[in-house]
Amino acid sequence: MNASIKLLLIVREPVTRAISDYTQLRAHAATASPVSPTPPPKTFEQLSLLPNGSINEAYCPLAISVYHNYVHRWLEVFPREQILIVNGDLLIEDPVPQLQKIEKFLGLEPRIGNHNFYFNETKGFYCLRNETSGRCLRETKGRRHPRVDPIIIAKLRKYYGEHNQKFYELIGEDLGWPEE
Ligand SMILES: Nc1ncnc2c1ncn2[C@@H]1O[C@H](COP(=O)(O)OS(=O)(=O)O)[C@@H](OP(=O)(O)O)[C@H]1O
Repeated sequence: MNASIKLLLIVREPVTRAISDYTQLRAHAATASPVSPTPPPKTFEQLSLLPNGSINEAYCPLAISVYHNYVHRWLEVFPREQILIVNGDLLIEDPVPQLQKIEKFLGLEPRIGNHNFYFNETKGFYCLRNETSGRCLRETKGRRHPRVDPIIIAKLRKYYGEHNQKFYELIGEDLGWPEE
């Protein structure tokens, strides 16, 4: 594969990513539904568990968080050095260091600094700052997540534990995601 190709893989803690995905699908369903009033949406908990209480591995938001399933195939094509793994949770909390890593990986002149961002209290996220104004990402980015039963969160984290280890082995890096 062309050695000049560089890939960025942004990953979040798998359970948070699944809830984010669920929140996005639910928002899309609410606007697309031809039925009015829309029937009450199924909860994340209902969709994540099968009637026998086991994890619904076929539920897309859960399946997509099993990162090693995808990464092992990409690594058959691209050498590890051509892929930068970006910690999406750190990107949200403190974007500048993550963006500086990306600049370096892409071989760009270092230009990004703290002066480019400010924390927007209303949005609850960092937003871009330029000489005259600021610009946040659209309202479809940074939606409020529903409260999820902590028992289900713990169950899912346990489920992802083994998958995360496989992912860490593939990328040669431990992202330290909680396993309970
Ligand atoms: N600065 C800033 N402002 C707003 N949102 C931010 C920011 N940085 C990262 N994020 C996170 O980006 C998440 C949405 O990105 P996605 O890649 O999932 O979007 S998409 O699926 O391609 O539409 C989105 O996920 P949710 O919080 O679940 O909405 C955000 O947490």
